[in-house]
Amino acid sequence: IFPPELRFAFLKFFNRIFHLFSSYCYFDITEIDGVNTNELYNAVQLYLSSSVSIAGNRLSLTRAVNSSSITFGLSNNDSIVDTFNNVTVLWEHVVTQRQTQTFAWRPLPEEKRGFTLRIKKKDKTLILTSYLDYIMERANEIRRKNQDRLLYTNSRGGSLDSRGHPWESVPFKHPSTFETLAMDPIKKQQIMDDLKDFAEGQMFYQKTGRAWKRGYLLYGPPGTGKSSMIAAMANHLGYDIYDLELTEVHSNSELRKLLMKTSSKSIIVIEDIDCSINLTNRKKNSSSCSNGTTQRSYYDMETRPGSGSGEESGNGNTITLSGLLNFTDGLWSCCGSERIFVFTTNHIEKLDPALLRSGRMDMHIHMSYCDFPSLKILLKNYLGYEEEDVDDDVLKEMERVVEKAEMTPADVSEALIKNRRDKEKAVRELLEDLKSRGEGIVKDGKLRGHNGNMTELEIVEEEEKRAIDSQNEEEDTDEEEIEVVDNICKD
Ligand SMILES: Nc1ncnc2c1ncn2[C@@H]1O[C@H](COP(=O)(O)OP(=O)(O)OP(=O)(O)O)[C@@H](O)[C@H]1O
Ligand SMILES: [Mg+2]
Repeated sequence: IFPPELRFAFLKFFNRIFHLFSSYCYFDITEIDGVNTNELYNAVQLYLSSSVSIAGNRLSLTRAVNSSSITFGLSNNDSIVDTFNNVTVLWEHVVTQRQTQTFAWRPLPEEKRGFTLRIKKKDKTLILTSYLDYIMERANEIRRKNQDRLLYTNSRGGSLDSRGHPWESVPFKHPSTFETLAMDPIKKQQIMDDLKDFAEGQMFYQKTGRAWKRGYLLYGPPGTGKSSMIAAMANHLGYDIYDLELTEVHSNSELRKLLMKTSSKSIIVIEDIDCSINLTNRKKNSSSCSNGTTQRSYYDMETRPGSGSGEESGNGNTITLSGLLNFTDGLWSCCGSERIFVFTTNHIEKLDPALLRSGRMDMHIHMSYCDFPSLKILLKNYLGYEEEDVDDDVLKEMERVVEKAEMTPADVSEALIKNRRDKEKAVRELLEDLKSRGEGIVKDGKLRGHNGNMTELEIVEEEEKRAIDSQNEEEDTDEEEIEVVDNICKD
């Protein structure tokens, strides 16, 4: 009977009167704010999902694309009570039909969803901001726990996606964990403790005035588990991985942009650092050491072959060592927090001493050939064998030959996978393999430990020491720190 205008005005007036006398205030959090997705809506949904699962009668269940678990949610137009700092609030999930759109650049969903938060007026100033911050934090935590890690790559070569992001991501499902990683248990525990101290060390880093980040350099021959270690780290901490392909980065400023677009709680990985950035093509200050390796100076910045003068050219289309160093520990590296940098290399002796100096890569981890403790872990992983399941003599024989054989964990895994249906055969063949390789290497004269010369392992250690020594001559480094690095390497 009433014209719509009048009805609308009446409703508005009624609403105002109602709000005037009401002791509550209301906040609407809609799913889509203009054209952008409202992050707060997703956060509230996740946050409520943790408390709703126990409380609600009627729930909606969802499983997101990247997720490995199911989340509960409030059903349409349902509500739930929550308490925060002894203040009670009410959340309502409001779903209404959207009017049909005639034309839109981006079609909106048919339903209009939102949460309404009801707080007593007197409590509003007390909790609103801290409550919303708390929700965001909790939601991130839940997301990390529920969702599989993401693996980001910059393989697009500098181009941005529709949201201006230089990184592409895929769900990261690498099953490697510290448990499955075959390496010396003491060394493994050291690394796990170090990671734990890092992840829980916010106060420490703040107190000491250090940026909350840590660098690891993994070095060793191919197939010794460097990539597996990175995956284990990510799975252990629940961090995402940014796999930085340096060859796709064209300039230092692009590198900086990539860094700025990484999130906190992430591991930034540069694999095979000696291959992706040419650290050998030095012009200035390069001199040959007595052992034939080349000493390089920190100030000698040329990194790409054919980049001309050896300095970053004016248009900035080269990426230099200084750019890379800035990336890891310059001012820009602190534009987020809780970041781990991991570099891997097969040839630590090829790396620039500037990259190796202590404080830059906090921990140098040598991933070496399979030793006896690692072998036992692999037997357990692949055959389900505990120590007592293997014949004592066989075990002793394995212990005797395993280090001489210089088989990588990848080789051993391969040998075990091949015969995993017949476990005894697998062990037998592995032992034979180890023996023949051990003997073969001794015959080739590669392993000369017995006649007083160096073993392969010692050579690598020696090479690293030399690299650090040579850089010591250039920079006055803190000796105490070097010692720590050396101790870790010696393990
Ligand atoms: N320490 C290890 N523990 C368990 N498995 C291992 C280990 N090392 C290697 N492997 C097995 O070998 C395969 C190759 O290992 P991985 O890719 O981690 O080696 P890598 O050191 O990164 O080699 P590259 O230097 O060639 O990149 C893995 O899929 C894993 O199954
Ligand atoms: Mg690898």
